Amino acid sequence: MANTISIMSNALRNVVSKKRIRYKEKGFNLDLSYICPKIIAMGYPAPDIIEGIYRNRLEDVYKFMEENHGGHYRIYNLCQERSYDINKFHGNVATYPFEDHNPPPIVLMQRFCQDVESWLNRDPLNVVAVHCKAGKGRTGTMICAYLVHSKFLNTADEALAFYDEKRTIDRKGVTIPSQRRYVQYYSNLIPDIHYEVVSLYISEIRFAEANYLHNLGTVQCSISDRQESASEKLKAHELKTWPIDFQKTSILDLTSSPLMVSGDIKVELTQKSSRKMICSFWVNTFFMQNDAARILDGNTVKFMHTLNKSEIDGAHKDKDHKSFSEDFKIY
Ligand SMILES: O=P(O)(O)O[C@@H]1[C@@H](OP(=O)(O)O)[C@H](OP(=O)(O)O)[C@H](O)[C@H](OP(=O)(O)O)[C@H]1OP(=O)(O)O
Repeated sequence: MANTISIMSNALRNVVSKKRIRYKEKGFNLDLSYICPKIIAMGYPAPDIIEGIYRNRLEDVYKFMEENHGGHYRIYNLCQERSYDINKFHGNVATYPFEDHNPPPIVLMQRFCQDVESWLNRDPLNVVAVHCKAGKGRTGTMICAYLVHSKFLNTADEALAFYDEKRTIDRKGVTIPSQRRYVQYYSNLIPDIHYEVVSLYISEIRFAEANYLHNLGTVQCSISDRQESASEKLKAHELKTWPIDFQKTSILDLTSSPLMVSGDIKVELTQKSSRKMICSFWVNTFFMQNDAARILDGNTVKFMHTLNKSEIDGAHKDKDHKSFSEDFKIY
């Protein structure tokens, strides 16, 4: 009977872990992959009995870590939405929480990379095991940042491709465009560039080739930055929302009252009636300055930042062009 339950549970775990590469050696069957000998990516070590039926059971992860890296491992929990008793891993658990399906703040990436570096430099036997919920998107974003931070790989593209291959059988590791963009951002800091919070004014957002949006009629466009709440949770903090009637215009014109933004910025389109998310993207003002085309307008320098459909969260999934035309762009 116990054997049957265990077989069923493993079957369920295989389904839930989708295309993620599982560790199936030495009697283990875990949603866990070695990205390189010192860096492990894994699914959430669930302390809860029910969740443990379809994800990694915390006690199995503990057994794996003790048997293979006893006294030499440090766990990194990136989940904002859940946690467990860190004493289950002798207290050697660091938390760098951020929201599911979103990129981390740049400063969190820096702190994470410095922490991993310091732990790995302490002893040649030391390893790190990084997880979020599925141990794919957020975990990959942070691991890729470390791969370029440590100069294990030279570029963000190399790191992302390397992670895709080591963590998944379909090479779809970090898929969310904003998460990939933030790995790129982080790699731009590697030649010892000092990151600082830069303030810019948004004076206009243009939505190009917006046939799909045109059919939706009035859509809400919001711009948010990031704030830590009292509970220390990171939250996209809405600065302002405007209705845009795409049957009349595809331009959000703020020239008469530009919006000042700083640091990590999220732009999101939602359907007015259902509040359903249409698409969104995160950018960081420090890097926008470098990526944007510069236009001199009198004595003011204006930046024009363009994003293609493949660089916009949500729109990137629409590969068969059902919703967004190929040229969907946000300027
Ligand atoms: O890409 P998918 O469809 O596997 O999405 C993953 C989610 O699967 P779901 O869509 O709920 O079936 C997955 O959710 P579940 O584990 O299936 O509950 C996570 O949200 C995962 O993000 P992360 O690795 O925890 O940062 C999600 O990964 P990212 O899309 O954030 O890379």
